[in-house]
Amino acid sequence: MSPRAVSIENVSHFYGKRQALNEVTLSIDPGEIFVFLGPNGGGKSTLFRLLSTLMPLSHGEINILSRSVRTHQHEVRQQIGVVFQMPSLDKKLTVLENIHQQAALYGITGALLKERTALLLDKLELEDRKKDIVEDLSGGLRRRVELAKGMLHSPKVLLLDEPSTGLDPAARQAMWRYLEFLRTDQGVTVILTSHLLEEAEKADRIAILDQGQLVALDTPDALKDKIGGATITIRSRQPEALIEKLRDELNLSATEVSELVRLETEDGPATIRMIMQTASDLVDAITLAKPSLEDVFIAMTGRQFTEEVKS
Ligand SMILES: Nc1ncnc2c1ncn2[C@@H]1O[C@H](COP(=O)(O)OP(=O)(O)OP(=O)(O)O)[C@@H](O)[C@H]1O
Repeated sequence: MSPRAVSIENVSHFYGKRQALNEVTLSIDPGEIFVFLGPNGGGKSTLFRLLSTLMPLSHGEINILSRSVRTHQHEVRQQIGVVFQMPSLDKKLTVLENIHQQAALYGITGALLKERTALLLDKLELEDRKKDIVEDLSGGLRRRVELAKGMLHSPKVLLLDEPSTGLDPAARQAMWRYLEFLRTDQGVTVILTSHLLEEAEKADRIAILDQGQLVALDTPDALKDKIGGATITIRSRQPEALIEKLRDELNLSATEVSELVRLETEDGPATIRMIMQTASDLVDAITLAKPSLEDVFIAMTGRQFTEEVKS
């Protein structure tokens, strides 16, 4: 069996008396795109800092490619690429100069530097911008330069903290294309934190962190399947009359949410047939949707994903 890319065992973290992580245990396989998803304050950044060896581990154990972040910090750093939330680029230098600065830190020179730089500029679609000063670049291009820096030493594990923050949809797509290339073509394990539900949908697996606890861990589809059932949403010009009719004639309990009539059901198609046979005069449009990751979060925590947590 190939070793885990990352194993996290019983990891807790305290800032003074405040507990930011509570006994988190999970492992990540080589070549996975893995997302730590959570609302603000969930503990994602704390775990990211521990994984990237930015902060010392005090409780539990973390191994990256079989090396402990506690005892083999230097070796771990050689194996990981890190893209932080805070920009790390020198804005007054060009794209190429920033990359060369990073190369000097890792002792990458000569033909190897040339070869790696050419591949990164090509894959990150930065070739025609390599002589531009970083401060003249858009947020999306800057993030790509950060990625080039993070991947320059060809790490086997790439860690990214909230990489989509501040990017427009096109820039996000470009970044995801590159992450998928790294996973598929280079076998890199890609681990990112995110508070965006739609981004987590793209992951191979998701760990949901809430108030420092690991509350769910699986593929996006498996997480949604565990909730089961489906949601029917109906647009109606007479929502109140429709809700009454569904209750009185079909014994269905529906509610009005944002001017739409919604109900949860175990068997979507059968329920839709019943509704259309009985109340089609009150239905303008009807849709059936599987549970979303938001529904998963609500089921696991009893709260909306966006709800503030008092700390
Ligand atoms: N340097 C710090 N000192 C004290 N408490 C902290 C510190 N950093 C984080 N915390 C607290 O630890 C908990 C987890 O925070 P963390 O930043 O890890 O969460 P997060 O999921 O990354 O949230 P966000 O998306 O808002 O960054 C929160 O209650 C937070 O207030």
